[in-house]
Amino acid sequence: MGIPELEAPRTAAGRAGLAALLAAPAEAVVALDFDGTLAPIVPDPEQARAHPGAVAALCALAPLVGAVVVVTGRPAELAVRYGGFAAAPGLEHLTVLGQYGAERWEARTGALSAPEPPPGVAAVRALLPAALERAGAPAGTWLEDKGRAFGVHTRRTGDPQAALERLRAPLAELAAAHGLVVEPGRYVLELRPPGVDKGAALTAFLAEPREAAGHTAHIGGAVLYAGDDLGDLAAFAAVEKRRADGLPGLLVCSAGNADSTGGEAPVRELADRADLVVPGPAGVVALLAALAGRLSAGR
Ligand SMILES: O=P(O)(O)OC[C@H]1O[C@H](O[C@H]2O[C@H](CO)[C@@H](O)[C@H](O)[C@H]2O)[C@H](O)[C@@H](O)[C@@H]1O
Repeated sequence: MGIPELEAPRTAAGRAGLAALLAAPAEAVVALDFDGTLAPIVPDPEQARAHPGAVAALCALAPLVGAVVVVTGRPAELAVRYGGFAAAPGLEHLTVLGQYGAERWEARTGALSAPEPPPGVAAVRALLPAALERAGAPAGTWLEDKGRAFGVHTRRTGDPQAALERLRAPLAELAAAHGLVVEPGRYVLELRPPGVDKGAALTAFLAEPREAAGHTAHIGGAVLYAGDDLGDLAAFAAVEKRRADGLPGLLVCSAGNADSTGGEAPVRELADRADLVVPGPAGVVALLAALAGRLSAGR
């Protein structure tokens, strides 16, 4: 079988990022969001699973690059489970940064670090059901308790966008009263502690010393980041900042789903800022596989 085609990024910065990744893969980091990027969007968040080709593509690529990291709004343990990332040959050095960087799982040790949530989380947990009722949350609204944050999902209501708008202000008020913030996502309002985002998580990860070719080094090579949602904008900004500092990067937008809920418009700002827009998780998997093919052919 031939090497899958690698689509050229539409921007000069993206082309430079891709070229740097291919030229010095051992210095590169591949960072990926989970839902909507590695896992197709589905109506029930508990049924989300990695695209059938995702683990194989990651297993092929991970040994060829400096590091692979999943940066997700999910609890890290859930992303590992839904992703099928544990004990996958090739993913022995995978890191999963969960809850926007508050949690961390390392494949190498199987260790999970998940610090205690701030006290406001318990207060919001107690008050959220009544607040949703008072706000007139429509049938189908689903509350996801992530331990240190909450997702209020409207995808399964009759009019998901209208439900989101109806709940936005009352939830912001409740969150603020207990030291949390509300961040919107794809038909979800997340109530979570402030001060964590995917940009800070990615930047901190990239600053960590890691073993490269027998010596300890910081990542000075290319960073590929792929995401699909508003929460990924902070990671895009982190890569853009590195680029402004002269370090190469490639921004990928996973746009839409090819399956069940299909046809959802991409998050405009993410698509506009991306160097490469690919058709959902299937497109991300094809990109990862193409990168792995190119890199292993060049060895
Ligand atoms: O950072 P991510 O890995 O993209 O996680 C963001 C949130 O994703 C999940 O919700 C989204 O995916 C669901 C399953 O496809 C979908 O039903 C929902 O509409 C989306 O918003 C997850 O439930 C959240 O906890 C994550 O923070």
